[in-house]
Amino acid sequence: MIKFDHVFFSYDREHYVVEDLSFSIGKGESVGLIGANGAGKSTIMKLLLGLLSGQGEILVEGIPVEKKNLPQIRRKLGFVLQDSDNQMFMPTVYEDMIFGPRNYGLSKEEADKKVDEVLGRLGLLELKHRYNHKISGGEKRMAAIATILAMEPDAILMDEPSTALDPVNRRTVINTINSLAQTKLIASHDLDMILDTCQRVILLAHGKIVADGDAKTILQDRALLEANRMELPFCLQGWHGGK
Ligand SMILES: Nc1ncnc2c1ncn2[C@@H]1O[C@H](COP(=O)(O)OP(=O)(O)OP(=O)(O)O)[C@@H](O)[C@H]1O
Repeated sequence: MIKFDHVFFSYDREHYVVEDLSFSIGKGESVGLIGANGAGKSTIMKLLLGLLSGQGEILVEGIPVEKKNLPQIRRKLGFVLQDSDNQMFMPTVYEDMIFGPRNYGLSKEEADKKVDEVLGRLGLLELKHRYNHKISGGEKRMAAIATILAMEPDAILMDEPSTALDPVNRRTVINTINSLAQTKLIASHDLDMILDTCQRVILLAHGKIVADGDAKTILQDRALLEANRMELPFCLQGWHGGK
């Protein structure tokens, strides 16, 4: 579904933020992208969406991520941004949610049905006609996730989906992620959420892969995590806080 083949990227043309990166993600896989601040997680998401371009090849379902293919690529990939303010740009949640499905050819009735189905599934029907500038940060994040789900992409990229969510909404997001059949790539520092949602983890440092494999194995490796400015997930720490 997703392939990076010897990808290099630099913002300043002096040092690489992504360096000789190669990995593949199969259809239906759920992969956690973890690493310290600045490791390159968001940059990888942006390269995949064609918002940035570097050297090497990136493919989505065999289609190269390059300018002429971007409409096709972006139809396949739903991206939940780190900052929901940049994602919700219409006056109301409903208008944001209906925009994608209508744009992709659904009738108003079909799109309305899709919006109600997704909001109902997430327990968010109350937000439907609220103004985006009058809902809380966490509510906006939930609405942003709902907006992406309404578009039914083939793969979902999420950059810190659990940030700013209260425990109930965080659990709803985890359950929703787990209920989705789509391919998922989730960048996060919330290792408990990654453990709950991903079978595979890619650990990055300075734009390179340090570990790639079974999520439970990597997320239990305290020495590996600590060497990369992370801690064991809370659920594995015990009451001593992992000491
Ligand atoms: N627009 C930019 N211009 C220059 N450098 C940038 C830009 N955006 C990011 N960087 C740098 O690229 C590196 C990777 O950043 P990136 O945002 O991909 O990391 P990240 O792993 O997503 O970090 P975080 O966990 O803090 O969100 C960092 O060193 C960062 O300072």
